[in-house]
Formats: sequence, structure tokens, C-alpha cells
Amino acid sequence: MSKLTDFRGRWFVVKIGGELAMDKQKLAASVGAAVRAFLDAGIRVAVIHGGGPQATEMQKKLGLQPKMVAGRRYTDEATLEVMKMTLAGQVSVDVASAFRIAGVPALCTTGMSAGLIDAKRRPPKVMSGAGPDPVDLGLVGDVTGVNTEAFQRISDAGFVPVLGSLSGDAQGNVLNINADTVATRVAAKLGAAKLFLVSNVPGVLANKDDPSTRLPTLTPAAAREKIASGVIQGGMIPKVEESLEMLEEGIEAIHIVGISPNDAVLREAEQPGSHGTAFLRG
Ligand SMILES: Nc1ncnc2c1ncn2[C@@H]1O[C@H](COP(=O)(O)OP(=O)(O)O)[C@@H](O)[C@H]1O
Ligand SMILES: CC(=O)N[C@@H](CCC(=O)OP(=O)(O)O)C(=O)O
Repeated sequence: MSKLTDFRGRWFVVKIGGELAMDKQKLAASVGAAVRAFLDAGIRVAVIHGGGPQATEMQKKLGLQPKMVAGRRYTDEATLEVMKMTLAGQVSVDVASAFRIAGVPALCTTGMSAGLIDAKRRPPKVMSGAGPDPVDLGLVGDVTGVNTEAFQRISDAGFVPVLGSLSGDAQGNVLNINADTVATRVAAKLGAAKLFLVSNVPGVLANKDDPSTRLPTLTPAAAREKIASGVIQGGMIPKVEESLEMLEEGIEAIHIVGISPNDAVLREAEQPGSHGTAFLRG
């Protein structure tokens, strides 16, 4: 059991799955309240949000066919326009309004702004859960850099940087990036004490359809086995894979956690494994 004040001056990074932005009162009472408590304890906070469900809904409204490969979206030009509308528009404003309810001074933008995140197009690669052949996801990026000084300055000015998972490069290319990927890279570069991947499930489940089967902790070996055997599927694959990779790159602890009860994130922060799935180094 640790106290939040033990982390004074350190960074916590919080990733919000898109589905959570659909109920702003609930988001305010859960993640918003947790972020407020972190700030009150003197912890620096950066937030990354997704918007996958909103983008899928918008694609369908526009007559576009969403195509997901192992939890990642195939992104052509038309899909990228949808990602701009949903991530930088709808979800950004909804997260900002939830944080206002919670009294959190959020500055909501995307990774493109001020070069907060740099990205390059992801080359075709073999992906877990997507067969033996390399997959080309189109206009999808990998993070190549994080402007930690800009994060620091925003935080020093009293604001919480909140980024939708779009970025690109100084040549004007814009790319869609999985929000779990952005969050893990940002947390690693900031040397975060904790990364919370907050989702619509209470953690990694032994049976994905039964919330009572949450695994309190996972070792890297057990996690890899659960991906290979198909226990971990879809959107949970990028979360777990990126977590394993980035634990080795400087994040002290990663927590996959939900928002029921409202204080799940806070209690998981104080006691790893109590309300989510904790990945601990070593
Ligand atoms: N073993 C598992 N444990 C928990 N969730 C799983 C598991 N395997 C697959 N999933 C799916 O992963 C989803 C979470 O990923 P995703 O929808 O991308 O969330 P987010 O938008 O929060 O990133 C869950 O809703 C669940 O359907
Ligand atoms: C390349 C890629 O897959 N990008 C994601 C970005 C949004 C996201 O990650 O949203 P969630 O956190 O709600 O899943 C997508 O297009 O859905």
C-alpha cells in the first residue's frame, strides 16, 4: 500500500479508452476525480485519449467500412479524415468537458500540436493475432519522439496536457496511432512512475466475457502465453504488448483498470492489483 504523496513530483500517465468518453458524468466522477487527487498530491499528470468506438460509428454514418486488424484500424485517406473529426473534435471536447466537471485544468489537443509527439508511418509488419503475413495498416504511425520539455512546460504552467492519438512529422504528414501505443511511449519517455490504461473492462480477464475473472497481476511470460493461446484478443492485444515492451523502457508500473467503482483508478494507484491488472517490472 502506498500513499499518493509518495509520488510527489513524478509523472503519472492516464490513457482513456474512447468508450469512456461517451458518459461524461461518469468519466468526471471516475478518471476526472482520480486526476484531481493526483494533482492535489503534487503528481504531474499527462492524459492520452482514444476514440475508437466514436470513429467506427462515424465511419458507418458516412458509409465507410471499418476494418480492424488485431485491435488496430486500417487507415486510408477517408478514414484519416474521420479520425481527425472524432479524436481532435468530438472526443477531445467531451473529455475537456468531463475534466471541467472534475475541476481538472485540461489542455486538450493532439500529438500533432507543438510537436508533442513525432511519428512515422509504420512499415508493414507481422502482427500478433493477424496471421503469418506482414500487415500494411496504411496511414498508421509509430511514435518516434516525445517532446518531454513541452509536456514539462505545460505542466509547470498549471495545465494537464490531454492528447488525442493523432500525430505526424514536420513535413505535414498526419498519422493515426493507437492510443495505447501513444500512452505507453509518452509514459516511457517521461519516466512515469505509473501508467494507467483505463478501459471498459476491469483489467485483463481470464475469460473476456466474465468480469469476475480479472487477473490481479501478470508476468511478461504469462501475458505472452495468453496472447498466443487467444485468451487475450482484439483491443486488449495492443494494450498488453505495448505494456510489456515499455516496462523494459522505464515505466515503473502499468495498470490496466476500469471505472467501476468510481474510485477504481485511485485505489489501484494505492494498491496495485486491487482493482485492475498490474504489470510490475522484474
Ligand atoms: N482477455 C481479455 N480481457 C479483457 N478484455 C479483453 C480480453 N480479450 C479481449 N478483450 C477485449 O478488449 C477490449 C478492450 O480493448 P479496446 O476495446 O481497444 O479498449 P479501449 O478503447 O479502452 O482501448 C474489451 O472490451 C474486450 O472486449
Ligand atoms: C491505429 C489505430 O488503431 N488507431 C486507433 C486510435 C483511437 C484509439 O486507439 O481509440 P481507443 O483507445 O478507444 O481504442 C483507432 O483508429 O481506433
